[in-house]
Amino acid sequence: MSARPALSPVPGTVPAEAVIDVSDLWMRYGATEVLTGVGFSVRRGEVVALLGPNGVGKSTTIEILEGFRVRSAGRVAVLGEDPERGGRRWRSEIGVVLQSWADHGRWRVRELIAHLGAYYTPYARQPWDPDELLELVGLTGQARQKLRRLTQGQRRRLDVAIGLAGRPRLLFLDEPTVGFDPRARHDFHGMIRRLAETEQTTILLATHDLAEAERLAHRIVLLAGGRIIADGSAAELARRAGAAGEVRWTRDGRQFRESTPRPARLVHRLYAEYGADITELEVRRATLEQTYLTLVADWESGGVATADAFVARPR
Ligand SMILES: Nc1ncnc2c1ncn2[C@@H]1O[C@H](COP(=O)(O)OP(=O)(O)OP(=O)(O)O)[C@@H](O)[C@H]1O
Repeated sequence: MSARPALSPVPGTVPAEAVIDVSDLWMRYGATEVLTGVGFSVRRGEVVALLGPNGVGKSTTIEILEGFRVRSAGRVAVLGEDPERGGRRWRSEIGVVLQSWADHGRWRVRELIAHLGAYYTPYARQPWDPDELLELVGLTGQARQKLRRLTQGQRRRLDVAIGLAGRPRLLFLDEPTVGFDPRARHDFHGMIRRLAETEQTTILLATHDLAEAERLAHRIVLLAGGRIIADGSAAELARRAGAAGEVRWTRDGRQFRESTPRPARLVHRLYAEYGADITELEVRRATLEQTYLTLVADWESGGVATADAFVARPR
């Protein structure tokens, strides 16, 4: 079977001003090839979710973009620079949320934010006022609290505040809401949206939480078998993957439901057949979870190995 091309970005959504631009990225750990020709880009103000099965190389990709890891081959530009050569000014424009500061329990919230913010003062375009930053992440009420007294959700918001301390143009989030309760997750998502909308912060988010990706991301980039196999909005990928939506209806007091990749066609048929006998009708688009499972299964059945024949070997 021949390799299929990756589902590419929706026309018109391709970055005009690419904050991240990656092409033909390769990464090997010893004899293990993890990334074998990854390419994608991210535009200013976009929130992009990087998805893929465990161990596929999401963190590796993000760490290469952050300049924490040296790639084996390929071209990478982040804010116009190669991360391997990015200097202190370049670093000051990037926010990283990886580890938790939870172990530094004796610091007080505002004190820590003000302290870390000072590191960026020589570089930051317009440093955050600590109180303004705490308000943005919803920690105003905890400003004078010691870190060890924060809840898990509050600690993670503090991690984000720390990532934002230098008012970065680009923020990397690696699995930001693991272990959050629904309320903390909801609040966190609101904060990320505000950042993208009001600050035009570009955000690259690696997550396994598909509902989170669907809620937050303008675009989904799906990594499998060392390559990007899909890149587009959740709705666009669902349509192109032919992932099933669901139609529910009630007729003669009985409830029905049917999964179909073409809900409009089913609705048309139902009305043609039963007309006014249909009393309730609901159409649900395929969830990102269904789309993801369809794409990954489809890719696996297509044979990942064949894709390599279409990718230039690394230098
Ligand atoms: N320093 C390292 N040395 C050797 N192998 C590594 C190293 N770091 C990561 N790997 C391997 O590279 C592969 C990709 O790991 P990575 O952490 O990037 O994946 P991931 O998609 O983020 O995984 P997860 O979803 O489980 O967090 C894995 O097989 C991992 O074991």
